Amino acid sequence: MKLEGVELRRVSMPLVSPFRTSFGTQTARELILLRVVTDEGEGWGECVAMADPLYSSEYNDGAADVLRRFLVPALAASGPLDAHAVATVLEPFKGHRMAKSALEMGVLDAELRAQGKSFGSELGAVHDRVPCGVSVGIMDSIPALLDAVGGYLDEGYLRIKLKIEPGWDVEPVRAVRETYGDDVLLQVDANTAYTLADAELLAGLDPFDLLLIEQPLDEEDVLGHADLAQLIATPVCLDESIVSAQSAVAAIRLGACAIVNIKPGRVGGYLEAKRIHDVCVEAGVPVWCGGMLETGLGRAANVALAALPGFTLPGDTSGSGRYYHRDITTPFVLDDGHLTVPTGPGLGVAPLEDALAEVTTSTEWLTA
Ligand SMILES: O=C(O)CCC(=O)N[C@@H](C(=O)O)c1ccccc1
Repeated sequence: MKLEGVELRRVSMPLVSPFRTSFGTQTARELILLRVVTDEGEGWGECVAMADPLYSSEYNDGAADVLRRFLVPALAASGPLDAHAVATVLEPFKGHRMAKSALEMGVLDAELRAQGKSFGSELGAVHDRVPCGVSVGIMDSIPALLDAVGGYLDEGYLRIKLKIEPGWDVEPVRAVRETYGDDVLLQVDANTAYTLADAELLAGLDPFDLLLIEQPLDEEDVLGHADLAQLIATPVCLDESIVSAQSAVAAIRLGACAIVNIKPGRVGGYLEAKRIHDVCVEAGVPVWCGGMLETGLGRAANVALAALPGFTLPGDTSGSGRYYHRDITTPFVLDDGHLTVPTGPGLGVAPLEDALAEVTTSTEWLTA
């Protein structure tokens, strides 16, 4: 397979409601899509970086620049395309895992479409549908939170994740537990908003039988998470800290996490995500699929990944309608709390031209 070029497309999709986390509030999702064009067909990649470097160090303009000046030229110069070799080709360029992930995803999609093979079968999916959780942002009031959670439970979501930050943690959790009962699968995500000095406060979450507390401390504070895990009963889950299979093995060995949130964009791609799944299964560590407000393209790939055997906890694989009035693909719609794993070649979905045109803010052709 020969690379002919890559279309770099910037899109901006309004969110159905503001999404507030400990690092800011989003009202639209701006992201980069890549259309990888080869002599045997094309594939789609999605870069999960945000407009600003607030979740991690990557951001859209930086990702566009590194793709334009370094990653696509290196791939073009590397000879025949092989999705399983993309990470090695791009290794000399440090970091930029979300940009690399998007490019590898596009090559993998093109390759699998040409082979008539689905993402799920390539990655090792063992389920044909996956249980879905939903991420609930920080709200203006407890009543507003309870309304939102009630709505998601009515939609059939099987797990609720509450964003927390100092000043919005124990009380919201208590209110959800008291209102919706002990059987609701409930977890919290701090996005690095706390420090080890908050251990006693975070232990205040222990009575609420949470599935996990996600990334309470700084991305680089792996030892702090190991210390915290000795001071609280709620299992610690890492997100931002896990950037590769190697870092997953280290964090697990240090006792820094009992559970891992796997986000393909954060770790450099779906192939590395599978490698992280495999080392976690080896270590007996449950994993679940995180989300970055992906369009239906990334959502299709995430649902396929979430169908691997080690993904034993519901992921942030919500329906398209959680974030978007109109997705750029046929929307993912919850069915009995589950999403069906696409079975078509490659991603199994493709952008709807009119929907894509509606949200496109620019396109740029990077010739090979
Ligand atoms: O369902 C989704 O796609 C979003 C799930 C979610 O909460 N993502 C969080 C996170 O920190 O995991 C996030 C949101 C926005 C940007 C980055 C990360």
